[in-house]
Parts: sequence; C-alpha cells; structure tokens
Amino acid sequence: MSEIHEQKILVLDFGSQTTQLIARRVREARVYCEIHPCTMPPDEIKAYGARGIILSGGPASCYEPGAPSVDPAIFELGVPVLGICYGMQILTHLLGGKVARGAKREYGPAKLNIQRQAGPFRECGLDEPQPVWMSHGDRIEKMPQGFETLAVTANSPVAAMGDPERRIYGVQFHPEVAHTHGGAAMLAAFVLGDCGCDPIWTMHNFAEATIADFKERLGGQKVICALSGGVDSSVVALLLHKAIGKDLTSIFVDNGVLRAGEVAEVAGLFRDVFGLNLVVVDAADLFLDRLKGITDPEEKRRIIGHTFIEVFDAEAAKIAGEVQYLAQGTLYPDVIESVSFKGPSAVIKSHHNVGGLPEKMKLKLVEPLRELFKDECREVGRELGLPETIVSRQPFPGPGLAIRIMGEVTRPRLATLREADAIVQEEMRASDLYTKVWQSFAVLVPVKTVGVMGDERTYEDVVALRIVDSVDAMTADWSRVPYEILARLSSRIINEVKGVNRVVLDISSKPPSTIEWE
Ligand SMILES: Nc1ncnc2c1ncn2[C@@H]1O[C@H](COP(=O)(O)OP(=O)(O)OP(=O)(O)O)[C@@H](O)[C@H]1O
Ligand SMILES: O=c1[nH]c(=O)c2[nH+]cn([C@@H]3O[C@H](COP(=O)(O)O)[C@@H](O)[C@H]3O)c2[nH]1
Ligand SMILES: NC(=O)CC[C@H](N)C(=O)O
Ligand SMILES: [Mg+2]
Repeated sequence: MSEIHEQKILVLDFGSQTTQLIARRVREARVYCEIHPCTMPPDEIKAYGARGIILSGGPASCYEPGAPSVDPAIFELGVPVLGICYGMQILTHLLGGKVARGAKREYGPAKLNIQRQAGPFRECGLDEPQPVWMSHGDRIEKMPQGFETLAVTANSPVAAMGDPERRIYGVQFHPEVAHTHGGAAMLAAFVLGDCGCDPIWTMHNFAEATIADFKERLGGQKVICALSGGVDSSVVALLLHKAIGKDLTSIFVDNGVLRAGEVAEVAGLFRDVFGLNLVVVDAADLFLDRLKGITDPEEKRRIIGHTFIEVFDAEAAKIAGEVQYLAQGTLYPDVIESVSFKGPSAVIKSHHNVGGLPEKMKLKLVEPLRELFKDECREVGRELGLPETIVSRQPFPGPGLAIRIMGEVTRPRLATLREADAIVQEEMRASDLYTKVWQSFAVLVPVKTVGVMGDERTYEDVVALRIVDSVDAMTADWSRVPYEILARLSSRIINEVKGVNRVVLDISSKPPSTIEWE
C-alpha cells in the first residue's frame, strides 16, 4: 500500500446496476475507493480503514425478510456514511426509522429542492432546483432520530436527509448517474469535504507509486508479459519495464489473425522506441494450420486459446534464468465482477485470454492494473508516453480477425478482410469518429453476390460494417454514422479491395445481437 491508497473510501454494494459508477465518480474526485459486497465482515470493514463509507442502491426492499443488510457497527466507526437509494433505506431501517412502499413508483428525472447546505450539498446553491435521477418504489416514512430533511422533490418528502453531527447522510436519488447533473460534485463534496480526503489519486501518482513498488518487490527477478499491443497489456509492459528494465521479457505472438501492419507497429514501438526486451513469435502458420476447415465459432476460439497458451509456454521456457512472475492486464471491472454481490453472468461466448496460463505455468501473477478502470488505464498510458494510437485503441479481441470471418479462416479470406478492415480504421480515424464510437470494424460474410464493374458481371464477397456505441460492451447500439462517411467506406472498400463487390451495414443492437459476429 502506497501513500495514494491510504486515504480511501469504501463502497459497499447492495447489488445496484450503478455501483461501479459510484466508484467512478469517487475516483474522478481523485480519491481512491474500492467496492466490496455489503456482506463484508465488520472486523474487515474496520481494519480496512476507510475515511468514509458509501452504501449503494439495490433491487431489494429493506423491510422484506432476507433483504441484504450491513452490520450497524459501521455507524460507530466515526467515519462519514452516505447511503444512496437502497443504501439510504437500509440505514434508515437500521437506525430506527421507517421505510415503506410508496404510493407511486418514482422512475426517471425529478427536480430536487435542496433545503440545507450540508454533507453532499455543502457546495450546492439553494435557489435553483437540481435535476436528479430517481429509481425507487420504497420511501422514507420516518427518519431515524437525529436526522433532518436536506432536500425534497415533488414525490419524495425525504429526497435527502442527514445527521450532520454524526456525518451520516442519505439520498433517495442517484448522484452517480449522468442524469443527475450535479451528482459528481455532490459525491466529491462528500468524499473531500465530509470524509476529508485529499485529491491525490492521480494517474501520475499511480504510475510513480506502482513503479516504486515494483522496484522494491520485483527487483532482480524475472517477469514475463504477454503483449498484445492493446492498451492494457501495453501499459502493464511499460510500467514493469520502467521498474525492472531487462528483467522483463514481453512476448508478442503473431497468431496470423492480426490486423494489417500490427506486427511491425508493435515491434517498432516497443522494441525500438521504448527499448523493451521483446520477443516477437511468428506462429501464424501454426495457428492457420489448426484453423483449417474449422467453421464453428466456439471451436475457433478454443483452438486459438489453446494454441496461444502452447506458444506462450514454449517461448517462456526459452528465457534464461528462472521466471517467477507472469504479468497480466486485469482491470478493476474484472475484479469487481468476481467479488460482486450479484452472481456471475452467463457465458455467451468463451472469451479467449491468458487466464489459463498461471495455473499451468506455476507462475505468480503481477496485475498492476487490478485497481484501475479502463479510462484510468488509458491515462496511465499517456503518463508513460504511450502514443495516442495505442492509448485510444478500440478493443480488439484475442481471437482477432478469425471471429470476423464467417466460415473457414483461409489466407486469401484473411487478406480480403485485412484490407477492408484497414480502410475502416483509416476512415474512422480520419473522421474523428474513431474515438467516439466503441468499436468499428469489417466482417467478411460468406456470401457471394452479383455486381457489375466496368460493364462486366462480377460475383464476389460481401463485407459488413459493424460500428457500435457502448459504455462497457455489455450493451451496445449501432452508431448513427453520417451517410457521407458510410458512403466513403463503401465506395473505398468496393473499389480497393479485390474480390468484394458489396458492402452492407449491420444495424443490430446488443442484446439481442452481440458486437462481434461470432
Ligand atoms: N497476440 C498476442 N500476443 C501476446 N499476448 C497476447 C496476444 N493477444 C492477447 N494477448 C494477451 O492476452 C490478453 C487478453 O487479450 P485480449 O486482447 O483478449 O484482451 P484485452 O482486454 O483487449 O487486453 P489488451 O488491451 O492488452 O489487448 C492480453 O492482455 C495479452 O496479455
Ligand atoms: O478479449 C477479448 N477476447 C475475446 O475472445 C473476445 N470476444 C469478443 N470480445 C470483445 O468483447 C466485447 C463484447 O463482445 P460481444 O458482444 O461480441 O460478446 C467487444 O468489445 C468484443 O470485441 C473479446 N475480447
Ligand atoms: N434503486 C434502488 O436502490 C431501489 C431501492 C428499493 N428497491 C426501492 O425500490 O426503493
Ligand atoms: Mg486486446
């Protein structure tokens, strides 16, 4: 634990859809925080040493049997507590107030009239009502002793309450969502004002602290890192490189299903510019041989995943000296998912990653990004001098172009898709849409259609454009890309990519579709 982790906020999760957003907002106020399930044992909560506790919302009703609760000892720790929606209701229930079903469910926007500038509202003006976002059916009938109303809406006589003496507050609305315009400022006022945290959680400080920590813990030991050229593993490799230099070996596998120019770009940047000890493994033939005749999407993923582990394993074995550590780009959302109060979600596609490696290789894991959200990881990348082309990279799946070629993956079909994909990348970057959308790519459809080119009949492939907006890839919608850009994409692909005479646009949302086609 370094200094920047010392002043922290604990977010206890009661199963809300927006718990992660609470943590995001606290981090944006430059304060470190972690999400833990509401079932965290009281002695652990105490030992954790947070400067403040935030109780999230949740789907349950606190007066029902079996509703999730929290040990009331948290109110005796002497640190400020803020309950949001269910969090406010459960604290009311535990402190002797009364919660009951309201006459009307309140869902969506509301106008908040703040009556007292205390707690999260310490910086708020009293004249203008604030737009806030509500999502509840229960309401506070009676506040616990010592509490007073801090704000009201037309529908909620107790839209916010507080006991400023004990610094315990509750808000019925959701300050963490964007629809509550002043919400981020309210959460910042709570963590900086009430909890007294200093705004020291910056990615500059994070990078420095992580590098210093690695120098101390890993100095003189051998570490390996699987580098994909994506932002996560690139940031991991650079952090480690700055800490232990040549004791880090990064391994980049050309699996034959990478994008155009990727091998040269990754090798050029990390080896020549950053001076990393980088092994580039040309395993394209091996991967493509094994993919021969395979058309089933899950089978493709399985083969690529297994082959990847095999290749990686073999390369790691060649490194002189005993390797003790494997570095991975695990991000905080992955960590939260595995400890969340909600159960794990159903598997729709088996995502390839190197998760199978450590057990097999008996290596200890180094996961420097375990505490970071994606945009924080990008910020660290910028701090470390990673160029914007890598920092702002759209996600690219491990199985690469193989899951964007419907049907068999062959070299000629790969060449076709690569060319079309390069045009999509180029045009999207040129139009500045590249960083606005979540992903934009081409898919090769296993269908031939008739066309006419220079008076001649053609009978060629179809390319589909997949361009989506999303915040976390869990849901997505097709991007409303301006017609001129679509026109340019279509015309360039048909004219420049041999063997393609038709371009179509995928206008499906997720769900029920998925972002990738396989
Ligand atoms: N071609 C590759 N060579 C070496 N390692 C790879 C390769 N592809 C994937 N990996 C490793 O597997 C991990 C998971 O890959 P994937 O691309 O599916 O995830 P990711 O979340 O996009 O991560 P990243 O942003 O680092 O690419 C990567 O972080 C990297 O460590
Ligand atoms: O690391 C990855 N390994 C994979 O095997 C994989 N498959 C899909 N994706 C990416 O995940 C997000 C959601 O994709 P889907 O809607 O297709 O499931 C999208 O961003 C996809 O690009 C992958 N990422
Ligand atoms: N969003 C929430 O936290 C909802 C809390 C509670 N289930 C209600 O309906 O009021
Ligand atoms: Mg990647």
